[in-house]
Amino acid sequence: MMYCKIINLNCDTMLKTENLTVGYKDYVVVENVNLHVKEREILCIIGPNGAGKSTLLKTIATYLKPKKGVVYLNSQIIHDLTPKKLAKEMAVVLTERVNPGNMTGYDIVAIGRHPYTDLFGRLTEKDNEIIINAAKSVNAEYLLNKNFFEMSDGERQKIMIARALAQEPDVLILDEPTSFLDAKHKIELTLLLRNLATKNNLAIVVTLHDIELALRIADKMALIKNHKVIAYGHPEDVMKKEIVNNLYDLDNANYNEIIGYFELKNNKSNLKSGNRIFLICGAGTGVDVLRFLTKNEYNVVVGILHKNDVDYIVAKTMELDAIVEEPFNPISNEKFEEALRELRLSDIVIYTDFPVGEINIINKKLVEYAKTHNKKVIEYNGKITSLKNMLDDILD
Ligand SMILES: Nc1ncnc2c1ncn2[C@@H]1O[C@H](COP(=O)(O)OP(=O)(O)OP(=O)(O)O)[C@@H](O)[C@H]1O
Repeated sequence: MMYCKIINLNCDTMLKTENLTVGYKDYVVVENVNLHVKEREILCIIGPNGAGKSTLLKTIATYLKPKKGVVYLNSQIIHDLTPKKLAKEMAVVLTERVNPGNMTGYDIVAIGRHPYTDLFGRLTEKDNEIIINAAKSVNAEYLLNKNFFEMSDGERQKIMIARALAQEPDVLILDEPTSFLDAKHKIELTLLLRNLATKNNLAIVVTLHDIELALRIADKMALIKNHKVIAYGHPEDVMKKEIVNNLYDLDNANYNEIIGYFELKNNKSNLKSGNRIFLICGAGTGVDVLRFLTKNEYNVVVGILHKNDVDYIVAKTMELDAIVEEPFNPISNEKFEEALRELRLSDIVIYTDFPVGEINIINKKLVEYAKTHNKKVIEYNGKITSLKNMLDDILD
């Protein structure tokens, strides 16, 4: 406690960087980094390839010396700690594929006990218990007797994390732990990290490329670009459209903070055909169609949607033309007239099986108008394959 006061740290803070500059020889990769992580918190570091995420993690993990600044671990200057003391407080899982030879899952997890064993590396009954518990906590007990080289990438990753947990650290550092994993195992592993932070009181620093998953588990995000942390804080505060678009220099897509992911932009300069398609939808029934039409560069206008409708949120992110009404307001005559004008200019009308209520019933009139005014009308039946076939028939 006294020590915390002397160096002016919040004692909850397990890991802190202060004006940290990282890099190689004369090359500054990221400068002036000020981050802090408390117990039960996950800090996700994201950024484009080559931004310096791994360099930053490797410096925090003491594999590299800082060019400037300090990293504190439990209030101690991390680069001054002995390897043994460091290994008891912080564990690191890097991306590199490891080749440990003829070792079982148990042998690998047992390496995590080295900072605690005697000169001969003998494992006690307590060490054995900790090894098994570490494997259990990542659902990898079944891998303890299996050879490491016979495991899948996901299983190896679990064993490497179990090895880190066997160190009984306060802080866990992981560099791209999901990089070799399929969708299911990515989700499983990120949820596991969330559980480890919450239930094992760990402070976790992790780099992830998958921002959708990062958003779901992070307490804090640090966004790195152009040698700097360009945004840092609660994910909900920092993951805004302009910031994320800028982070990845997006040209053909937009980030949407409500969806927590990207949508392709409707590329008007590269249309598949000049035929204009009017899409009538609502309550999320149009999302698949919007994605299909945008991906295939059709000329689309959508309506009449309420501003709080997920169909509108997606259409807006795609920068599509849309006829829009205020949330919960019945669609006005003015908007109906606007939609009719657009509909007259369209060659094809697609409508989905959207739910109808007082505020959007007028959209049914649009469908009727299209049917009785010589438009090619497609009722979307929930199958993109049939929609595609019908469009191909019309446009051929
Ligand atoms: N050992 C090294 N010596 C010199 N420069 C390096 C070294 N390792 C990485 N770099 C450079 O440092 C910069 C940051 O690399 P780093 O691997 O930290 O980025 P990253 O954000 O983790 O990238 P990625 O998302 O592609 O893994 C890059 O320009 C890279 O070429």
